[in-house]
Parts: sequence; structure tokens; C-alpha cells
Amino acid sequence: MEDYKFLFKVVLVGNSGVGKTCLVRRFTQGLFPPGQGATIGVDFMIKTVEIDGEKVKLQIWDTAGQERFRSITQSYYRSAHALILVYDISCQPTFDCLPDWLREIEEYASNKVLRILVGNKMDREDREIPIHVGEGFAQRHDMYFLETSAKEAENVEKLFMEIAAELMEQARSKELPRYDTISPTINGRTTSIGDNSCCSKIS
Ligand SMILES: Nc1nc2c(ncn2[C@@H]2O[C@H](COP(=O)(O)OP(=O)(O)OP(=O)(O)O)[C@@H](O)[C@H]2O)c(=O)[nH]1
Repeated sequence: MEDYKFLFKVVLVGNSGVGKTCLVRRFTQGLFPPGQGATIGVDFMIKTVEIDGEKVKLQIWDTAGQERFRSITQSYYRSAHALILVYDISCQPTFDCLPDWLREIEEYASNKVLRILVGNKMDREDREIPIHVGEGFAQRHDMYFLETSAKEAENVEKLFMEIAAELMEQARSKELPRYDTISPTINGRTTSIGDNSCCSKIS
């Protein structure tokens, strides 16, 4: 038996190119990968963290933002304990797509899922979405909110640690099952993203 007390599944969703993979790799590997290709289907990484002296294992599922993978990625929503919905603060269309993503989440995820809105790429100077606009959206939709930079390692650790702490708190208070099953994953990163990929619409 592995040495951890809690296991939580965290799923990242959002348009292609917003930086989901970079956020996961920053947190799990401490790096900002150069020449990142678009995710194919779903990628999966694990990190065990310690909170209040307890080991918490995070299973982090990085879904492809591209529309053509939507039916694969939707199937990963259901068993998520937390869903991180990511947009790019320098790309308005990725913010405009948020209502579409919320509809997907409502349709496919558990209604108890912890939902976090993340405005990534806060290091960029060509910002299109002011922070208060992101915050306002999150408030209206009952979500936690944070701006991050995977590139500069800003708020990335905080994002995942706060999720782990909140889920641990919930699990303790509701006495949820401590272990979850792991389902198979589809991996691969071969295609590259074009300049406009962050702006691909979902329908
Ligand atoms: N400036 C800046 N660029 C970033 C940041 N995070 C990611 N990027 C860049 O954004 C591009 C897309 O990053 P990915 O992590 O592959 O995006 P994704 O959301 O996983 O994309 P899909 O796999 O297609 O869904 C890459 O060129 C990254 O270098 C960030 O915090 N700041």
C-alpha cells in the first residue's frame, strides 16, 4: 500500500494554448517546458504533497483544449474532485469561451466538484482581461479565482496546494472515501499549436 492518506483527482480544462500543460509541469516537475506541443486526448501526472503532516496524492489530468478531443476529455470530468478552468489573460476569446466550458462542466462533472477559475500568463504585458473581470466572473459563478504564471512560477504552487487543502478539509468533514480508482489514460504530444490556437472556440 502506498504511503498517502488522501488521493484526489484534479482535472484541467480550457481552450487550447492557455497553458494547462505548462501549469501542470511547473507544479509537478518545477519547469517551464520549451516548445510545448498541444495535448492529445488526456495526459496524467502525479504529485504527492504534505498538508498538516498528512500525505495527499494529487492525480492531475491535463486535457486537450482542441475541439476534436472533446468527447475523450468529457469522460474525465465525472470523477474529478476539482476542476481547474483556465483562460489566458492575454487572449480575450479564451475568456469568452468560459460560459461554454461551464456548460460542459455542469453537464459532465459531479455537482459537488470544486471549481477554480484560473487566468494564466499573468506575466504577459499584453493583457486583455483585467483581473477584476476574471474575479467578477468567478464570483458570479461561485468559483475560486487565481491568476497564475506557469512561466514565472507565480501562484502555481499556491493553486494546487490550496486545492489539496480544501479537498482534504471537505473529505474530513464529509467523511468521503479516502481512495479513488484510477482509470486508464491516453497520452501523447505530437502536434504543435499555431499562433491562433489559444483562440479556438468550443461550441
Ligand atoms: N508568457 C507565458 N506563456 C505561457 C504560460 N503558460 C504557457 N505559456 C505558453 O503558452 C503556449 C501553450 O501552452 P500549453 O501548456 O501547451 O497550453 P495547453 O492549454 O496545454 O494547450 P492544449 O494542450 O492544446 O490544450 C506555450 O507556447 C507556452 O509556452 C505563461 O504562464 N506565460
